[in-house]
Amino acid sequence: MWDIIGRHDQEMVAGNDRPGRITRLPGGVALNIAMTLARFDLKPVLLSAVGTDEEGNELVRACATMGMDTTQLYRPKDLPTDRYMAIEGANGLIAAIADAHSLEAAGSEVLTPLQDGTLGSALKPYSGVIALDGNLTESLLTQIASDACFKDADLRIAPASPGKVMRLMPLLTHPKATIYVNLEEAELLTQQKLSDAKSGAEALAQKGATRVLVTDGARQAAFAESGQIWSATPPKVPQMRVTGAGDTFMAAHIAAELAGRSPEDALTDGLAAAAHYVSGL
Ligand SMILES: Nc1ncnc2c1ncn2[C@@H]1O[C@H](COP(=O)(O)OP(=O)(O)O)[C@@H](O)[C@H]1O
Ligand SMILES: O=c1[nH]cc([C@@H]2O[C@H](COP(=O)(O)O)[C@@H](O)[C@H]2O)c(=O)[nH]1
Repeated sequence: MWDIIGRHDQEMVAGNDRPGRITRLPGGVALNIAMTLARFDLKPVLLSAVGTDEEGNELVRACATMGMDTTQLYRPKDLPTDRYMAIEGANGLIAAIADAHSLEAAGSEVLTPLQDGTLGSALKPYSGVIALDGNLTESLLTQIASDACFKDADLRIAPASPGKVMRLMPLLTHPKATIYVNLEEAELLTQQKLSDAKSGAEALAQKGATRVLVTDGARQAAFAESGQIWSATPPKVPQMRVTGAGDTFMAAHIAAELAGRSPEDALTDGLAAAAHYVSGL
């Protein structure tokens, strides 16, 4: 999807009408992750629905230019390319709307390359990393949880937004899943008030999550796996942009783990990359 972001450099509240900059850039959680992975010299294969409209063609060209494999995208003829629109002030995100209706309408079509033998199949399941986001419908995520085509994959899962976090429930206890959430999303998933990321990671592990990472903006983040817990605080930076920080963290953490970094080093690498992103440098 395209992200359309309006930014004003002072504090804002709902109802304000202010001068600022409006930019359009490739977005959506899965694509944000893919863009960061590409910056780490990986070549992600994109699986999604992109319209055949001009906006869709431009998006596909932009992704190919960034070094991503766009050949497996599902291009429905009758659906528009999805969009996300956000307003940011100096005090962070004011409000946003995600219109992912085309992806929702495409349903399981986007997964075909993992089922028809192109990337994998039930007999020869794909065994690499798959980054999934909560823009997929709950029924599709439920299908993935029990689909033989996904049983060997290293599943990395993010909610897309607090409003979509409950869609992850079918995959929460999947033995091959790593869940990436912020503190607010951890509270929604565990249905409890959490004081910090560490208690969030512990609470999610208690609920049966195999591997879980909880971030909390500028505050300490935590990683829980097999009864162990690691925590670290991101470097202090000026907050110049917020949209996409969690996705940058997730991608940098995946890249660090793929490079064989230890749990504490991968956590620190992810936090540093996300803080750098937030600083706008
Ligand atoms: N103000 C900040 N200062 C430094 N790092 C930040 C700041 N905000 C976010 N980050 C970095 O981005 C990561 C994810 O941010 P967070 O706000 O928890 O996620 P999300 O974008 O999903 O809401 C943090 O763990 C941290 O590394
Ligand atoms: O329902 C959704 N909300 C938000 C996003 C994406 O998440 C990013 C913003 O998230 P955050 O504010 O957590 O950084 C944007 O790139 C936007 O496209 C998405 O894919 N789906």
